[in-house]
Amino acid sequence: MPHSPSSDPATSATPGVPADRPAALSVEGLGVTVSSGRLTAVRDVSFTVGRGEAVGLVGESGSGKTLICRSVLGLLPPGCAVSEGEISLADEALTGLSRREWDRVRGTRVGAVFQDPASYLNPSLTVGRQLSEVLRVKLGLDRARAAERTVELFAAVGLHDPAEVARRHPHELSGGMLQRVLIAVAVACAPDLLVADEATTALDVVVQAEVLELLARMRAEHDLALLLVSHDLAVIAEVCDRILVAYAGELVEDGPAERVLNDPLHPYTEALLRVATVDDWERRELEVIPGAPPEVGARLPGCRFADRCAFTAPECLDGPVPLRETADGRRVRCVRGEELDLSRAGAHGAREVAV
Ligand SMILES: Nc1ncnc2c1ncn2[C@@H]1O[C@H](COP(=O)(O)OP(=O)(O)OP(=O)(O)O)[C@@H](O)[C@H]1O
Repeated sequence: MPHSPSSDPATSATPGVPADRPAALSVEGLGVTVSSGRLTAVRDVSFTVGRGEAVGLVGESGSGKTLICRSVLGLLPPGCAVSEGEISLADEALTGLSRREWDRVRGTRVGAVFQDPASYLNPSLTVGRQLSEVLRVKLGLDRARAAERTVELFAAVGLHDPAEVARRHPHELSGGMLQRVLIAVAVACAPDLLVADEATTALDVVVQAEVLELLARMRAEHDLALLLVSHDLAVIAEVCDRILVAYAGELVEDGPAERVLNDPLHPYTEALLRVATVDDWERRELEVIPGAPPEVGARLPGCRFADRCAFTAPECLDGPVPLRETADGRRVRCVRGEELDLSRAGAHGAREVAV
C-alpha cells in the first residue's frame, strides 16, 4: 500500500499544488554545488509534486534537471552535494539522511527510472532474481512469495510470458523490456513518487508510447506522483499536469501544462516552445536556442537569461530575480513576466532566432 501522509502534510498553501492534493514531494530552496563545492550549479529551486500528480521538468542541456532529480533520490555523483534547502516527502524530511536511511527511502518511498536501464541492473543475475532480492530485502517477503510476486509485477508492467522473462539475464532482453523491468523494480514497494529522468529517450517511438502508457496506468492505479524529465515536449505535454521550466540551474516557470504550453509567462519558455515548434509534435527534440546559457556557477547581476532575452530592461539587472507567484497561481522568475504578452503572434522571447 502507498504510504499515507501524516497528520500535517504539505497542502494547497504550497504554490503549484492544486487545492485538493497534498504534496508527495516538496523541494524548498534547493542549492546544489559541483566540483567539490566550488561551483553552484542549481540554486533556489522550490517546487512540489502533489499526490498522483505528473510534473514535467524541461530545459536545455545543462540547466540542472538531472542534478535536481538526483538530489531528490539521494544519488548525486561524487563531487556534487546539496548545499542548501530542504527536500521532503509527505511526512519525512530527506535532507541530511544517512546512506542507510537513503537506501531505505529509495525503492520504498521513491522509485527511479533512468535512460539506460541496463546500467542499473546486474548483468550476471537474472532479472527475476534481481527483483526478488528487492522484495525480500525491502518488504521482507520469503523466497517463494518473492518469486511469485516478481512474476505478478512483471505481468503488471506488460511483460509477456513473465515467468520466462524472470529467468533471463539483462543482455537477453530488449531496451523496452529492460525499461519495463526497471519500472517493475521501481514500483515494487508501492512508492509515493517515481522520478523518471529521460526514461523513454533511448526507446523507439512505439515502445516509448507503450512505456508512457504504462507510467500513466501505474499513476492512475497507485496514485503515484511522477517527476518526469524529458527533452521531448510532446512526451511532457502528453503525460504531465504541470510543467517546471529550468534555465541555468534555476526554475524560471511553473504552471499547469496547458497554460505553460499555450500561454508562457517567461521569455525563455516562449523561446523554448517556439524552437520546438509547439504545433509540430513530430519534431522530437528541442533545438538549441541561439546564444549560450551562463557558465556553471557564474555570478550575474540579475536575470540569468538577460543576455539572450529580447525584452531585457534595466530593472532585469537590478539583483537576483525571485520566482514569484502570479495572480492566477502560476510562478515566474521574470520581473516583466505578467506585463509581456508572449502569446501574441510574433512575440520573440530570445534574440537572434532565425525565422
Ligand atoms: N558530476 C559533475 N561534476 C561537475 N559538474 C557537473 C556534474 N554533474 C553536472 N554538472 C554540471 O551541472 C550543470 C547541470 O547539469 P545537469 O546534468 O543537471 O543538467 P541537465 O539539465 O540534466 O542536462 P542534460 O539534459 O544534458 O542531462 C551542468 O552545467 C553540468 O556541467
